[in-house]
Amino acid sequence: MPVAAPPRERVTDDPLHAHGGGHRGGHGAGHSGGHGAGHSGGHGPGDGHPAGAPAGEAHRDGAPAVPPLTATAPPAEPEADPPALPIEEPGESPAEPLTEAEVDGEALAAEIGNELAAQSGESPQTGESPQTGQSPQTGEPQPAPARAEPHEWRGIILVTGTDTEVGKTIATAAMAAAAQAAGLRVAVIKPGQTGIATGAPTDAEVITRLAGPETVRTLAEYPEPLAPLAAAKVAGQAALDLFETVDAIRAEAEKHDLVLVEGAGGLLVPMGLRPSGEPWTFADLATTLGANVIVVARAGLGTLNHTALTLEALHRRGVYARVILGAWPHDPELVHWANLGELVPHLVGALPSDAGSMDPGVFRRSAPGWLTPALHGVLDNWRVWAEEAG
Ligand SMILES: Nc1ncnc2c1ncn2[C@@H]1O[C@H](COP(=O)(O)OP(=O)(O)OP(=O)(O)O)[C@@H](O)[C@H]1O
Ligand SMILES: C[C@H](N)[C@H](N)CCCCCC(=O)O
Ligand SMILES: [Mg+2]
Repeated sequence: MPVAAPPRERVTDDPLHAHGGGHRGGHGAGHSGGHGAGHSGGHGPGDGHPAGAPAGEAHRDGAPAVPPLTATAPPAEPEADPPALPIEEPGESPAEPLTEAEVDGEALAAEIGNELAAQSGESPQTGESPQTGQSPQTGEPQPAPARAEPHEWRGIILVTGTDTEVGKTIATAAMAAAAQAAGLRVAVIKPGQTGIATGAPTDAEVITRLAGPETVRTLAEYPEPLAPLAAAKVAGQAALDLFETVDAIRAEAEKHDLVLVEGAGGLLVPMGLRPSGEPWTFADLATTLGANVIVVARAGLGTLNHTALTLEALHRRGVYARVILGAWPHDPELVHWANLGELVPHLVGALPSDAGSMDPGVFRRSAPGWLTPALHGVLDNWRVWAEEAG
């Protein structure tokens, strides 16, 4: 089964991929002209975050590059060479139909391993490579660990999902736990928590229980289980302000090695209002901060479309993104293996479906095994992972 290449990076200055890197200064020049003295001049190079967000990401006062819920609009500054779709590169041969031999999880898992090996410049499982080792059991050549991301992600990471209830909170807790175990100082921020009136534990409470990061902050809470802007309106409460949110996140980034920011629902959910009165979305937060994004996705049927849509929306905005599977089933079916094969070039993690109900001690010890080294975990071979998970 062909596995598409990861999306080409439009962003050449990608400091979140580098150890100790700063953040692109998307809150700099584009912002300083229009939001009053409180912000002008306060978010340029002098704040320790080098300016230089790509032009297409620059914030425009009161005019979001892509208005919420009208995501079919082209990017504000169309590229001469539009990016390829994230899941399927143009010109790639269409997926070959599964052969009989492939219609079982084991065969697919092995094929995933070979695809990964090929992508990382290694020979497939049956080939020769100076990088391959030998299996102690069989003596057969084995692919060396495949790392999708060469560097650890630090600084500000935004966590969105392909939908609500996909496992963003559990995945955020896992990222926090793995990073803490690696010695990083971690903060988690939930800008808009809705549904307080339901009495369900808040995302901050879940993350505190499971991962216990140094800092957990919720910026605004609303009673109704709605999108944050809608919840603010029905409650007659103040809507989240984009730039107050940006400032709160950056303040924590000054004090922590890693700041995980969990959205509400998916990428284009209206989060709050700009000073101009226009709504802003989590995508706008990503471009304003110049932050990398983790997309938490489901493992089952329907996820390929939802994940591709979300990755495409991020790609068009120049935002670098990777994917975590929020809940990998204990008894995966063919569809799960097939989806894994398609998504694995984008993946930096996958959580077992019982992760959220684990004892916190078990959760914290296990979390590094669910995440690749990019996210301070130890998952460095998807083939081995697939074999163990299956
Ligand atoms: N890996 C997992 N293990 C156990 N439970 C999970 C897992 N992933 C998700 N769940 C459960 O599914 C539900 C939704 O998960 P979660 O709260 O993480 O979703 P979310 O994407 O953060 O949603 P929201 O948009 O409301 O923030 C929760 O009840 C959670 O316990
Ligand atoms: C209440 C829920 N669990 C989330 N916190 C909010 C999800 C908003 C989704 C809005 C939408 O996409 O229709
Ligand atoms: Mg959540």
